[in-house]
Amino acid sequence: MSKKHPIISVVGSSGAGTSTVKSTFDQIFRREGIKAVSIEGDAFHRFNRADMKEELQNRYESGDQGFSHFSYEANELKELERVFREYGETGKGKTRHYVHDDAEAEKYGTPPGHFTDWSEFDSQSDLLFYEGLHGCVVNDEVNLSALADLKIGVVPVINLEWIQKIHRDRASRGYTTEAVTDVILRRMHAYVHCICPQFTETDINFQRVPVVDTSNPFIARWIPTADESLVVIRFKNPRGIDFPYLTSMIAGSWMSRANSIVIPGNKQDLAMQLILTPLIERLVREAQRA
Ligand SMILES: Nc1ncnc2c1ncn2[C@@H]1O[C@H](COP(=O)(O)OP(=O)(O)O)[C@@H](O)[C@H]1O
Ligand SMILES: O=C(COP(=O)(O)O)[C@H](O)[C@H](O)COP(=O)(O)O
Repeated sequence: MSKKHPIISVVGSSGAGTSTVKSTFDQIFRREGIKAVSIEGDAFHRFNRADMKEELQNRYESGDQGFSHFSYEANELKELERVFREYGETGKGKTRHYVHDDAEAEKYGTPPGHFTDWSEFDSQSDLLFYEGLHGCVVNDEVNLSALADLKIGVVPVINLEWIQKIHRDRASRGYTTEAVTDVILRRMHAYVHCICPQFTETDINFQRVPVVDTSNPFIARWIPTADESLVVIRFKNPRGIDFPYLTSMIAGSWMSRANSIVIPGNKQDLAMQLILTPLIERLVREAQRA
C-alpha cells in the first residue's frame, strides 16, 4: 500500500474491456480534478512482436507449448513491480507504449509491433493508474497486489471475452478470426495459471454476462450490446459498501449474494461512477493528508 502516492490497478484478460473501462476512470478523474498518470500493461511485455514470434517458435520446438503474452516470463513483472514501488515511494516513474496497430503507430511515431522509448511520468500527479494483464500478480518473484491500493477486475464470462477479443483484434488490429482463435488456444494454460488467480486479489470485480446466446463465440456477428447483458459486481470486502443506496440509485439492480449486486448492462458506467468515485476520492484525500 502506498498511501502518499496511491496506485489503482485495473486487471483483465485481452479483450476483457480494460481499455474501455479506463474511459470511465478518466471521466471520474476529470470531474473530480484528479491528475492521474497512466501505464498500460503491454508496456511491460518482454519482447517486441518479431522477437516474441521467434521466442514462441524456439520454445515450441523445444516442447514448451504453453508460452504466451499471458505467461509471467513473457513480461517484465519485476520492472513493473519496481515502477509501482518507485511511484508509491516518490510519485515518480517511467513507462513506454507497445504499439499494436497503424492508428497507434501514427500517434506514437513508432511502427506496429514495437515499443516506444521510455519516458518519465509528469512530475506532479495524484495517483498512478495501471490497466492490463498482470497488475495484481502474486507469485514467487513479485507481489504487485500488495503495492496497489485499489484493485479492480474486469472479467466478462469467457464466451463474451472471446467475442470481444475476436471483434476488436479483427477490426482494429488486422487479424483473422482463425489467427485470434489460435492465440486464445495457445494462451489457455497461462490464462488459468497467471490471469485467473488475480481475480481473488481484486477488491471489486465487474463481470459482464450476456443474456443472448453466445454458445458459439467464433461465429458471433457482433458483440452483445449493453442492453443484451447484465453485470455482476462483486466486492471482496462488503463492509462499508452501502448496498441499499446502490440498488436504489441503479434502476433494475438487485443483490444476488451478500457481497454481490447485479445491474442491467447499460448501467455499468453509472454503477462504476457511483461505486468508484468515493473510493478514489478517499485515496486522494488520504494521500494529501499523508
Ligand atoms: N461493456 C461493453 N459493452 C460492449 N462492448 C464492449 C464493452 N467493453 C468492451 N467492449 C468491446 O470489447 C472489445 C475489447 O475491449 P477493450 O477495452 O479493447 O479490451 P482490453 O483493453 O481489455 O483488451 C472492444 O471492441 C470494446 O469496444
Ligand atoms: O495480449 C496482449 C494484451 O493486450 P490487449 O489487452 O490490448 O490485447 C498483447 O498486448 C497483444 O496481444 C500483443 O500482441 P500483438 O503483437 O499480436 O499485438
